[in-house]
Amino acid sequence: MSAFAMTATERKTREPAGETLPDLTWFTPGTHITIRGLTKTFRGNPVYTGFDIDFPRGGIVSIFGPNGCGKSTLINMISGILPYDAGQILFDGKTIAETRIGYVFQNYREALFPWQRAIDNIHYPLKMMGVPKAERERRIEKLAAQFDLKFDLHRYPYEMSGGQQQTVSIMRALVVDPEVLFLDEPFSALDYEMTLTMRDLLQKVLTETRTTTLLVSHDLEEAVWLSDKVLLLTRRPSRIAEYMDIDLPRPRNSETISDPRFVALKAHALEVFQTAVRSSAP
Ligand SMILES: Nc1ncnc2c1ncn2[C@@H]1O[C@H](COP(=O)(O)OP(=O)(O)OP(=O)(O)O)[C@@H](O)[C@H]1O
Repeated sequence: MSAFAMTATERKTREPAGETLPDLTWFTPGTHITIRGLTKTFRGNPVYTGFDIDFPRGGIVSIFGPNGCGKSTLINMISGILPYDAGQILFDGKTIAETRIGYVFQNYREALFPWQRAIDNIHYPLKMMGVPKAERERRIEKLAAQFDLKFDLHRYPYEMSGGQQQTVSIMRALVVDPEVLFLDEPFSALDYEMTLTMRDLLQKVLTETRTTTLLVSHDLEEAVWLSDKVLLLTRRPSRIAEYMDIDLPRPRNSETISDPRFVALKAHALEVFQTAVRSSAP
């Protein structure tokens, strides 16, 4: 049983009698994001009905599930991009409007401003926040050192490779020092070699910054390799098939993939996924 997932019985013991959902008085220690009673319907088709979950502080959680189950919908509702019909989402008790976030889109080609050099793309959110130039430059220098950049940030996006552009997108999301970072399939448009490099980079930076991270993934190996927890969803209306703890040591590397513990976790996740897909098939 995962530390952050709760059974209905366990939940009942923590809920005050007579209280109606959403009830935010119960949550597991170390929680950053609390979601209760989340409900969303698209044109009469329910995607979430009374969905409850906690996301841990400073952890990387990957969201994995069947096509169209609502992975992007979930992070878009949490990040405030998409309104929801009912429920409550709180970040340390605060609303999204009171929370600093970063968001990395799948399509880096459309995410960066093409008329601005990479460095100006990264300055942009800080400028919007009114951060003075000297402080902006200090933050970007620090981030560039963390990323150990091997390319010139004074180039335009169209002069850069896909991996470099997505690195810039991730830097732009992190430069505001977000409380929560959202990534929607950030590597899916990159080739395999670049994906491996980006995974390494993301692991390094996120374990250093301890930023609470929610990542939508289409790749189970990537989800298990990168995460502290993997949220496996069913077909819609989406429920939690399993909320797995990935307690493999860090830093993870290319050898991790053949580590028997990694292999067993990935096999288990695949089994849960296949069962969830089969059992909820129309
Ligand atoms: N704006 C919208 N209007 C109507 N239906 C929508 C809208 N956005 C999403 N949907 C539907 O809601 C469901 C969940 O979509 P979502 O993109 O969240 O799924 P996903 O799990 O991220 O999908 P994929 O695996 O294809 O990336 C899908 O059936 C989708 O067609």
